[in-house]
Amino acid sequence: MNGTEKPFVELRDLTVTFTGGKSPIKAVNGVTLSLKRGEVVALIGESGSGKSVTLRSILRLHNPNRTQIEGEIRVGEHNVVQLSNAALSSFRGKVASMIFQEPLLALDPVYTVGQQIVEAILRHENVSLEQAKARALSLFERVRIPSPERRLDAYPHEMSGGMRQRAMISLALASSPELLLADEPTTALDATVQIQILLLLRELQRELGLSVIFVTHDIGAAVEVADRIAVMYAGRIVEQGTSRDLIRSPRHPYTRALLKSLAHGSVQKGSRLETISGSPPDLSKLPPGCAFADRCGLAQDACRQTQPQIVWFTSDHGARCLRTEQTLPEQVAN
Ligand SMILES: Nc1ncnc2c1ncn2[C@@H]1O[C@H](COP(=O)(O)OP(=O)(O)OP(=O)(O)O)[C@@H](O)[C@H]1O
Repeated sequence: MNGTEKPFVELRDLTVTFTGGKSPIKAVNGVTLSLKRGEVVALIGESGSGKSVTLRSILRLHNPNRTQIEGEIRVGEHNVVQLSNAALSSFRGKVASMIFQEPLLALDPVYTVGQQIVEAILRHENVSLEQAKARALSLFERVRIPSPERRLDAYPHEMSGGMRQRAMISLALASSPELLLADEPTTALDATVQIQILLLLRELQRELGLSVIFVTHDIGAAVEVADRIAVMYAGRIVEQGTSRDLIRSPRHPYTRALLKSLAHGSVQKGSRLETISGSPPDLSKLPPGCAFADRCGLAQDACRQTQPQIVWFTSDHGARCLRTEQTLPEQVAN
């Protein structure tokens, strides 16, 4: 991360282990990531790489009886891992809130969207019912829901997918959070609606000065919306950097494989990650060395024995790989 400004969000050596099954699953394994206030970071990587688990852990959404969280999560002054339940419920919504791929999971089917937004405002702010209703209306206007007054009285199932997503964004913004977490916010939508929602998110982020971490399979969207990209593999961030550095000079063999697997090698909106030959390791039996070694054309014995430390190429572009001398930008094949 550039500069000396104190990070607004800091994940330090974050490890999330699910302990409810036969053997513990290390879904997130030593993630370190910082965001400045107002910065947008995209998490990308194949399915199962730990993107959603990382995001959810920032709101401590995992079942505490079956999940062990180690390391640090700091958002502003809040030490999230240590928050009491009471402090956590005010942290959620007031400091950080989340939008999901499927708004129907976040919205309650038995209340109108307006009631839910008003309720969220009243939970966090000391305002009258009338003031909360006025605020709900202005949120609907802000996310450009047509006929906002009428739509506040609609139930979630009465709205189209795109409108529902806008309503969920209003709900997430109801208590003016500083950090927005978005888990594949456009995946379930039609292509044209996806673009509208992405543009809306970017606009809201700029207007409100929000910090945003979003998970996506759409590299085009990541490049369009994010200042920085972090690539996850088997629960680790294997490469991070500005969107431009990541796309122009990927240094981790996994990032290079991901980008190569894109249709026609071009990065456009809608470019999705395709599969790379081989499969990721079993998260309950992680190898001692680099988890990508078995799928990597550059791997040597040392890669299988040692967990690579991060190598920084610039102040904010780094990769966890022992073989980065082999991936200098001029050697990246297109
Ligand atoms: N509650 C849970 N209990 C046990 N394992 C879990 C739980 N939640 C997630 N996992 C496992 O953790 C791993 C990482 O999951 P995660 O959802 O973070 O992946 P992801 O990178 O977001 O993938 P996708 O892109 O498919 O959403 C997966 O192997 C998943 O099966």
